[in-house]
Order: sequence, then structure tokens, then C-alpha cells
Amino acid sequence: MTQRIIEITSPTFLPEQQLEPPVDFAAIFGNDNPLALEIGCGIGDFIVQLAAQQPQRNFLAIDIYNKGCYKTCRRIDKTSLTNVRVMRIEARFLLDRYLTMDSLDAVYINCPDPWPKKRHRQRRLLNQEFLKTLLYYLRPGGELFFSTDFADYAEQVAPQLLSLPDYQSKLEQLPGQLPADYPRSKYMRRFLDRGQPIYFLHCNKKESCDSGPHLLAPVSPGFRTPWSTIPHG
Ligand SMILES: C[S@@+](CC[C@H](N)C(=O)[O-])C[C@H]1O[C@@H](n2cnc3c(N)ncnc32)[C@H](O)[C@@H]1O
Repeated sequence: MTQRIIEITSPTFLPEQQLEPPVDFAAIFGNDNPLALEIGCGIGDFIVQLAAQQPQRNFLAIDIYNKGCYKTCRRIDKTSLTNVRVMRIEARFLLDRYLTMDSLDAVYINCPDPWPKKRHRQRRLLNQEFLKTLLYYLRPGGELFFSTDFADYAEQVAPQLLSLPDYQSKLEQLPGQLPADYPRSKYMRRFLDRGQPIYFLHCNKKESCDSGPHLLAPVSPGFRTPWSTIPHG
């Protein structure tokens, strides 16, 4: 069954076909405030809270889910926030095609699809390769936030992060506790309301990290990267 695509006409929405790489976010936001990215924004409840907490940062919230992007835009449009834009796009494709080295002040990933079955684990978004790739796009000192309701996902990512010398943990222990002022997303709330824990990782790219193409893993169409026509390299 094919799902009906909801047209998104919100001024907050950036249709991919209107963008030329590399995207000039200063022109889009009308200022050169630092840019943070939320990957997998779902229905947008997290980004709305975060963008209100941090008016000095610009935020790009992305999801591959059309209805999620629609709901995120509606939620933003009900506020007076001017520092958020939404794109319907796959994370690795966005990075590869539209963003440049050291361009992100922070990356937020909350409750990504856990792919609990062992044979599906290779579909998880976060892995050693992706963590390395994020180093390329984060500015020196830039932050990575990751929360998950899946102990197994957190336990997979924590040692991968610690084994990459260009990341530095901001927590004494990885995974750690969700800070009180970290906004709660829909999925986080769902698990917290049931009394289940959320595992939290927070680190930054070391100031001394030597950014460069050596950090980039090749991006190829595949699971959840179904583009076909756009050249990239
Ligand atoms: C389990 S939901 C969590 C949503 C939200 N972050 C929350 O915590 O409530 C995961 C979201 O990530 C999106 N997603 C999964 N893989 C993605 C990818 N590679 N690029 C962009 N979005 C992705 C899904 O469409 C889904 O909306």
C-alpha cells in the first residue's frame, strides 16, 4: 500500500528541490548563528522545546517521514520561533550532499529506530562509520547528543564513541543520565512514563581534531538511503 504524501506548504519547510549544495544557512535564517541538526525529529516536540531554550542557535530538523515533517512544521508554526527549519531527507544524504566540513555546532539524535532484531542491527543509524562521519561535519568543540530507550543500542554506541580519539565524553560515565533540562521527545516521554530508563550520551569533538576527508565514509544508496538520481561523491 502506498501512503498518501501530505503536501507541506509551511514557510518553515525547506523542500529539497529548492536547495543548491552547499546550502547557505546564513541566508536562509537571515543570520550567521551556529547551526544544530536534529536527525529523526519525529513529530517535532523535541526541537520546538530546544529551539525555544536556545534562541542563539539555528536548528535544522530532519526526518524521512513525510507526516512527521508535516506535524513538526505545524507545531513550529504555532509558535513564534524563527530559528528552526525542517527538511524531509535522509540523514547521510543530507550530510553528504548539502553540508560542509565543520558546519555543525551540534547534532541531536533521540530514540532512533532501535532495530532490536539481531539480524537487523546493521540498519542502525549510529555505528562507528557514522560517528566518524559526524566528526567531519561537527565544528571543533561541536557536540553530539544521543538518547535511546534501548540499553543495547547505548551499549553498542558508547564504546564506539570512546574508541574514537577525536571525541571527548562530556559525562563521567557513558551511557549516563538524561539531564533535567534536556527536552523530552515523544518517544522519551513514552518510556519515562512507563518507568523505563532513557540512556544518554553526550560528547564533543575535540578542538584538536584534524577534520578532513579521511573522516568520511562513502555514502551509497541502500537501506533508508533510497535516492537514485542525484549524483554525489
Ligand atoms: C523512533 S522515531 C523517534 C522520533 C523522535 N526523535 C522521538 O524521540 O520522539 C525515529 C525517527 O527517525 C526517523 N529516521 C529514521 N532513520 C532516519 C534517517 N536515516 N534519516 C532521517 N530520519 C530518520 C524515522 O522516520 C522516525 O521518525
